Amino acid sequence: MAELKRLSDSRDLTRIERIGAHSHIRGLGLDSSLEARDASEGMIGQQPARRAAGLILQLIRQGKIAGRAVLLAGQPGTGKTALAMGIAKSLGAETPFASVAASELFSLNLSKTEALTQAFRRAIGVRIKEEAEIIEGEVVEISIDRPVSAAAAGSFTPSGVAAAGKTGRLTLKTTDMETVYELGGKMIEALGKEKVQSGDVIALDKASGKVTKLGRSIGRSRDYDAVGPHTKFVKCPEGELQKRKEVVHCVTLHEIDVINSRTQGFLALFTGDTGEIRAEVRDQIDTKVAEWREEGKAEIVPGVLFIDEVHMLDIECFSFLNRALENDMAPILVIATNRGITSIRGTNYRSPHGIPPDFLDRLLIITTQPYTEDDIWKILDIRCDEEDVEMSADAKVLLTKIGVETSLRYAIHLITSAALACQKRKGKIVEMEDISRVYQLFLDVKRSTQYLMEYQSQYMFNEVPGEAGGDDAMQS
Ligand SMILES: Nc1ncnc2c1ncn2[C@@H]1O[C@H](COP(=O)(O)OP(=O)(O)OP(=O)(O)O)[C@@H](O)[C@H]1O
Repeated sequence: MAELKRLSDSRDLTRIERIGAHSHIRGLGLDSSLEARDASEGMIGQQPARRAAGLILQLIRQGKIAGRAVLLAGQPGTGKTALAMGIAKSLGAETPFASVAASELFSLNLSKTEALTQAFRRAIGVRIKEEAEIIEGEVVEISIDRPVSAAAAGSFTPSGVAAAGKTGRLTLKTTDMETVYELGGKMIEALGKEKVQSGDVIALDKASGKVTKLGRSIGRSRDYDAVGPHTKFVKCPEGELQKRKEVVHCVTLHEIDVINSRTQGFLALFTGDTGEIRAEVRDQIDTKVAEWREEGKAEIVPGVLFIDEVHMLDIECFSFLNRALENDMAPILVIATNRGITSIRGTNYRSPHGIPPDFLDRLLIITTQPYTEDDIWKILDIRCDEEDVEMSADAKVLLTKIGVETSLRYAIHLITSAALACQKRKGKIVEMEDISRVYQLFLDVKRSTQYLMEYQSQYMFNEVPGEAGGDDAMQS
């Protein structure tokens, strides 16, 4: 039951993510010569930074900069996280991408170096290759016999009969051939578990008997039987039914750690509650993976670890990062900050971005620039589409002006609230009046600060000398 619950939780999360802050970003929006298109894959403007990120992406794909680090530096709301997202989306499913906010490392009930180690290992992939004998084809028919008497069962495998007393036949085809396979009880059970039916394209692993549903055959896509929104359509396989195939499993080192950590068990992968993993477990795993690499059974895929708000890391974390990047399996580290010259956490020293100079020296630095009015208009336009909000041209111009005067983030937030205001007055299209209304209802940072300056004597802990309001309030 617990597992089932988790599954439905994760489905809800994907739905929430659909309209998350960066859900409109689908890549870096570059052309084949790595030039940044004006508006593409949800990315607007910020060309020099996108070009630089594209170059990094190229190096990541060629496996050339394992163990390097990139710093995205720029004012708040200039698209640093959006750029990191763009890199992640362009990497493809096989390259692991792990993301943490530096402040999270201090709020977990793990030591910060353990949390960092786990983050690093989540960003290191292992491709494990295996040769397997498989049967792959489109299901033409499955027929299950009624339980048979022992005498009639003579022609079937005795173990199959013994397993569940059931026998049957499975007809599979490719574009070139069709074969009928005799089924024993275990196979029938495995097919039933996967809910295999005619029209499905399946793969059967001959050694383990594992059944994998690859999708519905395109040829059957017009069948009347209902298909869910997640149904994947695939071609009917070609050639021989029986093939030798290289099967590749991609996992991260962290997943291998958790599965092998006896105290936690693999379910911790779903809950995220992995606790500390012992150093011996990791050493054993590293040795095993090194063996597999020597034997050509596995490859390491250095992924990307993104650490946002990197100024929140302290001096110990930076020294850990310095060392971790020396490891030959190290991922590419992308860090981001919006701080200028500030003190390094845990010391009295000040440094650019709050990053120690020796660590800063090993970074490739990409800076992001503030957006022009035109860029802000385009980003707001994309966000309206993303949030399914229809907005009049005038209202968009007004919202853009607000974005220029306040911040891009504030303007993005107003989209949803203006849509609600519009709904409330039973309108279909968000107009200027809706924008004005929510602008009055919700303060931006500038107005909120101004308000505080005027009324600070009435707040707790105010810092106006000679005012006793704060203390009084505390005592009462
Ligand atoms: N170039 C861009 N194209 C499209 N959307 C963008 C772009 N830049 C920023 N955005 C969007 O604007 C919002 C704010 O940007 P983002 O969170 O990336 O800023 P940031 O630089 O990481 O800010 P902070 O320093 O406060 O963390 C996000 O919703 C982001 O997706």
